[in-house]
Amino acid sequence: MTSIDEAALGRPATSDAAADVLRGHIRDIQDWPQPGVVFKDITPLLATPAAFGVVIGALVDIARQRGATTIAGIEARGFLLAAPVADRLGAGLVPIRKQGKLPGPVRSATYDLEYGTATIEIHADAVRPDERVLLVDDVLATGGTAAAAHGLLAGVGAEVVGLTVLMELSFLPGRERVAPLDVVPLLTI
Ligand SMILES: O=P(O)(O)OC[C@H]1O[C@H](OP(=O)(O)OP(=O)(O)O)[C@H](O)[C@@H]1O
Ligand SMILES: Nc1ncnc2[nH]cnc12
Repeated sequence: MTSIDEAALGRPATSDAAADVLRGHIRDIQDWPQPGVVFKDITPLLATPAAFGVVIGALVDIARQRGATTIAGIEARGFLLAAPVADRLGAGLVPIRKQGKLPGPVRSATYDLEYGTATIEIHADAVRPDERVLLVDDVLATGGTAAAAHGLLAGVGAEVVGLTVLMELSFLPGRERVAPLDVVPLLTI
């Protein structure tokens, strides 16, 4: 059921259904890919069409609420979410890829994440200034990935209207790291 506070914040009713769905379709893998990490595996969600549809619908609601005209997804798991959201919304999709995959002129950012270091890239001409871009990913953990992606989008002139994720790991400082970006998780752990 939607709480009064969530309604006041303008969160969609579907996000509660999505949170329930996520609780039932995310698998914890202990100590992967390294000791001490509890990996949040979304493959059970992807394998269950009805559940996946509820979650994509909730992300589309969030995109509509924020007036997003463009969806940006972060390779690789972010692509699995960003593409169906963009399709349902009728919005363009901007891929933010791991280093060395985009063919045109790129901007790059290197960052630390919960279990390593990575470099991501965006095409320098990926967005026009009038586009309102919603960043989509599966997990917000330390925030390194999202902060780097936000920086890349801002650097190519995008107006970034928020970050939506399936799961925010609230015991890690992701939200602080991406501030002042508006973070909308479907589920907070
Ligand atoms: O908040 P952070 O600590 O930065 O972690 C979150 C990121 O980690 C995962 O990506 P990963 O780099 O493992 O890549 P994948 O999507 O290719 O599995 C996840 O999909 C997020 O993008
Ligand atoms: N604990 C975790 N589970 C899944 N993806 C992640 N990305 C960063 N931390 C993660």
